[in-house]
Amino acid sequence: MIRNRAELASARRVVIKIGSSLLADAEHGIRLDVIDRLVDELQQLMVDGRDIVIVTSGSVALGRVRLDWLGRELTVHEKQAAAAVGQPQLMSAYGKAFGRHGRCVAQMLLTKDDLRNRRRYLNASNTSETLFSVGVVPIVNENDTVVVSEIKFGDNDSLGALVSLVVEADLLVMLTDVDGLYDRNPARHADASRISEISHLEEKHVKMAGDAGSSFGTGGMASKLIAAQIATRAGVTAAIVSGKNPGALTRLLTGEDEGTLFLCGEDRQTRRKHWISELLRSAGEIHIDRGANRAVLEQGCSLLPVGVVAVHGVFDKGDCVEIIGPDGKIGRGLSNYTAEEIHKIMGKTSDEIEEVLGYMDFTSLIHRDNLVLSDAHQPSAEHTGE
Ligand SMILES: Nc1ncnc2c1ncn2[C@@H]1O[C@H](COP(=O)(O)OP(=O)(O)O)[C@@H](O)[C@H]1O
Ligand SMILES: N[C@@H](CCC(=O)OP(=O)(O)O)C(=O)O
Repeated sequence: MIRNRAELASARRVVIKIGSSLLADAEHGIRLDVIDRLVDELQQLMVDGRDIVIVTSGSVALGRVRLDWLGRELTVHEKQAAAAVGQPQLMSAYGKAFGRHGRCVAQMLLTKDDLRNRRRYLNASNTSETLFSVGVVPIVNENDTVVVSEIKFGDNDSLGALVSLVVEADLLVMLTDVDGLYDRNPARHADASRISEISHLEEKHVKMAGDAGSSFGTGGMASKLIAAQIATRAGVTAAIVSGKNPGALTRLLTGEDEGTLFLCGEDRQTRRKHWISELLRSAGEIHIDRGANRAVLEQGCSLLPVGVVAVHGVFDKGDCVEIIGPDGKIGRGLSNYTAEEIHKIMGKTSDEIEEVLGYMDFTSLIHRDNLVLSDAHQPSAEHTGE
């Protein structure tokens, strides 16, 4: 885990997210000059022994320019069509740029649904490992042509954060058109000043973050802060750095005061818990009594059927459910039993489960390894057992 700027030099696996603001402009379309320059820098980082994954934006922006769909809001289908036009332009540009160094690139198009599915998540992870082992650069984007809002990552900053989990990166760098988070939007306030380091993301930082600066950016600083939070909670250090300043990325990795650095908290979640908290859709609710609430929150225990007072929804074994205590939601986790089974075994002790069901697959309803507490209830390190 990277704890300060000096330790950035030890980052072995880095996810580089490149924003549309850098890759497209209304006049020239794709910025081949920017791609060539960034690729030269990335090539050197790889020669120095690092694995690099690119998460690229720009497909919609480039498609808009190519189709002359500028200056107006696009419909969902127009955005999907624009992405289909822009994506091959991106891959061709990266392919040529890395080709100058004799290096091959690979395209990985993902949707949120892909990463929600544990098997597909692991497939994406194994594919990237295989690509690293042969020196190929995985280039990831959202599969925009097929996604609708409920299966969308939303923006590529969040996709970058999740990819850094999939590939078990040490560092996520978000390259954009500004050299970090400022205390106010620098596009509007000339006297805004850069925040160099954030060890705990707080509400005051969220208030600093405004919208996208260019007509092609989507999430602005707000989505970068959300991504930084996803990454750092899972033990991945994050940074926002300018992709416009030549050499800024390399300087970041040699410990210089570039951009904004987001340091990881001590209470890092396991990657599996991160998958549960960030990606899974909840299929129901399990309501628990005060005793179970205390056992889960204060002693880090698994949730047992004996503490359950109600169950809502229809779900299967292995589905993700919300855990609701007497004072509200305390977390979520993977259920070992179906909703139908829980109706029968709630309030029962472990000894009684087999009597009621005729079998007992698990003593716990949600094992502590599959249980993630909500932010407000994050446990102290000694309770996580990690
Ligand atoms: N507090 C802030 N500090 C820095 N930039 C900010 C801030 N608030 C808003 N922004 C805007 O965020 C923009 C970067 O986000 P965005 O346009 O979405 O970039 P990208 O396409 O690289 O993801 C900057 O150009 C800047 O105008
Ligand atoms: N998948 C989209 C990403 C859009 C997006 O998030 O853009 P940005 O805010 O520039 O990172 C595309 O390629 O256009």
